[in-house]
Amino acid sequence: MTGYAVEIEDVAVRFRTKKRDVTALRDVTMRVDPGEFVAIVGPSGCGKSTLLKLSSGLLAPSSGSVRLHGESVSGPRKDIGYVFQKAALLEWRSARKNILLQAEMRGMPAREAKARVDELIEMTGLTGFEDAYPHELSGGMQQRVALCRALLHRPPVLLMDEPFGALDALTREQMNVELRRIWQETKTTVLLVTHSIAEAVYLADRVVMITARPGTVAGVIEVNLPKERDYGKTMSEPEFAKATRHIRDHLGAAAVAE
Ligand SMILES: Nc1ncnc2c1ncn2[C@@H]1O[C@H](COP(=O)(O)OP(=O)(O)OP(=O)(O)O)[C@@H](O)[C@H]1O
Repeated sequence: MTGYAVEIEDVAVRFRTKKRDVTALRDVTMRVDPGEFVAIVGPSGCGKSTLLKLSSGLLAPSSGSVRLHGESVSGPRKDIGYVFQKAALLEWRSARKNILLQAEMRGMPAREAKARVDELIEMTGLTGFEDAYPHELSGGMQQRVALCRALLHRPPVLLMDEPFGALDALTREQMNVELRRIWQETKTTVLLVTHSIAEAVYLADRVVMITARPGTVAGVIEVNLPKERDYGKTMSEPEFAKATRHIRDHLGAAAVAE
């Protein structure tokens, strides 16, 4: 047993299709402490989503090992939450009922599920929109619903794959602030894949930089910003500028979009 929430050890992932063989990841070792917020940045196609799929057990490594809370990952895990770029809500179900889907799939007792949904709706600022249908919600609100659905079962690990990539810049900033607050409230471990260096540095304790394919860890930086991060103030902190410059220098300016 180890004390890590997520442990990826010397992992390689190769995809073999009829047309080509692709080495998506090689020699990847990464350890995440319980309750830590880790962002993963790197150029398109470097294997960021593949890293999340490995952590969730949706994909097995070609070599190496993946452990969650010290336990070897050998198939899809139920003790994780997953948020994608698209909220993927069911159009015919209200916000509340979309969140409850997670409870239905897990056979959670109705009373417990209802209490948890109420708590999450309040936590994510969706109060007043519980009964709205997806087409009545803004993109940011839809992602809040997706976040509630992912957090319903109190997963110790939350995997987020470009969750705010489709939002406009202002909504994205607002969601960054909300996510940091929610993370502090829930104390869950977060692995966030993002193309935005600013988002990675604002949100994370550590940022893992992945090189172009075959993806491997190019470096890891600790973000030495205070736990309480006012968005505007953080952006003008010398440490913020230093961290973003470091990542940009490491990955090459063209590699990651701001
Ligand atoms: N199921 C699959 N079959 C074949 N190749 C795959 C498969 N999944 C991913 N790949 C390949 O593995 C590489 C890494 O893909 P992945 O989606 O992890 O990259 P990414 O860094 O998340 O990309 P992006 O930032 O563009 O979303 C890519 O070259 C991709 O084409």
